Amino acid sequence: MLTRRSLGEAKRIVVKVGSSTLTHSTGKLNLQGIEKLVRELSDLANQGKQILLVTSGAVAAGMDRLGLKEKPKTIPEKQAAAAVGQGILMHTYEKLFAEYGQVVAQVLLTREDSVNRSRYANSRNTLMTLLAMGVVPVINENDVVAVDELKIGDNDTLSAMVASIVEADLLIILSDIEGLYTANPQTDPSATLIPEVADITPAVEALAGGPGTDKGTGGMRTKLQAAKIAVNSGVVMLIASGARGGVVRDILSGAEIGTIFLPKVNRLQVRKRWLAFGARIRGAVTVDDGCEQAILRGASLLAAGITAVDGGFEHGNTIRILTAEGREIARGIANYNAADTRRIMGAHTNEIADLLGGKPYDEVIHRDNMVLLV
Ligand SMILES: Nc1ncnc2c1ncn2[C@@H]1O[C@H](COP(=O)(O)OP(=O)(O)O)[C@@H](O)[C@H]1O
Ligand SMILES: N[C@@H](CCC(=O)OP(=O)(O)O)C(=O)O
Repeated sequence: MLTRRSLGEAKRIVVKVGSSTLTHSTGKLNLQGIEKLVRELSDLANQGKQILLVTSGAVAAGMDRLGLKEKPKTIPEKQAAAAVGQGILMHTYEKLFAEYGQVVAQVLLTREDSVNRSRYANSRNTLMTLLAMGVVPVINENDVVAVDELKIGDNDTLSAMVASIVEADLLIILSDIEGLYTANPQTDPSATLIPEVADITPAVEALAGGPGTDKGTGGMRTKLQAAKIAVNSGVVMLIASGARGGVVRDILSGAEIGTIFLPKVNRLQVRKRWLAFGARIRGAVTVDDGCEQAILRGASLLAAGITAVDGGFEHGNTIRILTAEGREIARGIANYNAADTRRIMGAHTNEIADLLGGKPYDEVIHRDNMVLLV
């Protein structure tokens, strides 16, 4: 697992930049700041890193273009501002990234894209394909269509969801502040920076206040929500100041800046989550009652308990495990293809070699590659 000193090894990095960093106090875009960030990210992409940028600022840019002095109060006004501003944002990024030889793609997401299984898989596939093509996805919430119940609501959370969807190594949240402080420094000048958070306890959460300006959306509260998603997805998260030149490069060189949140789970657990919600299902096996009980207790799936095989899956595909009544209790990665599973179903493990002329695996699905759905 990555530590502060080994952050340079991070290959897939999500960088989130907030409205407060992207705009001046006048409400206009901070073009120099944006250009510096784009240059830095482009350089990382040139080094072979996969970069995803989650950017706020649509509402702020739209407000400026529409001459609105105050943040819109109604949802349709906010959406109208975002619709105007998103185009401005994208135009700016597209132009700047192109100058540094990078191709960008606009990706607008809503809550549905992370909770609905097929949309989740779809967003993942699109993002992964873009990354494989060397494209920098420039991501924002789809503010224009997202009504309240479909809304993620803040880009801190969105960035953590994206980091989780693409299984990023690192999420960097750039804000107008150096990191998490012992209290909101805007109101408490004695507050000090917390360099590392190993556990997001209620006491840590109590330190976080709301946004410092009316431009920001969630302040530190949503950043801690994001940190929870990240650390539970095996992603290291760092909050740092976007105003600091070369901040991403410095973070990757292990410099002691910002607040780092260390992940709690390893890749294996993350993969299990993936199995549950991300993977494409290629087939199913039905198991007998004894096998069902064993699986529910956390055992691997053995050939002996299988009573039927459905589909034409290959070794390495994700398949469902069904009870005799057809209820799905788990899914996992098959060690044998469908034809071989049919040959060995009902057989004891020590009979597999005779039936197949070899026994590469004891289990049809190892418990490490299985996730229970009940
Ligand atoms: N404990 C805390 N430590 C640091 N900042 C805090 C804390 N509590 C509240 N804040 C506020 O959170 C702000 C950053 O969040 P926000 O305004 O939403 O910016 P962004 O646009 O980057 O998301 C800081 O400027 C600060 O005023
Ligand atoms: N999606 C919105 C930003 C939402 C948001 O979380 O803003 P911020 O707190 O500045 O990161 C926009 O583009 O205006």
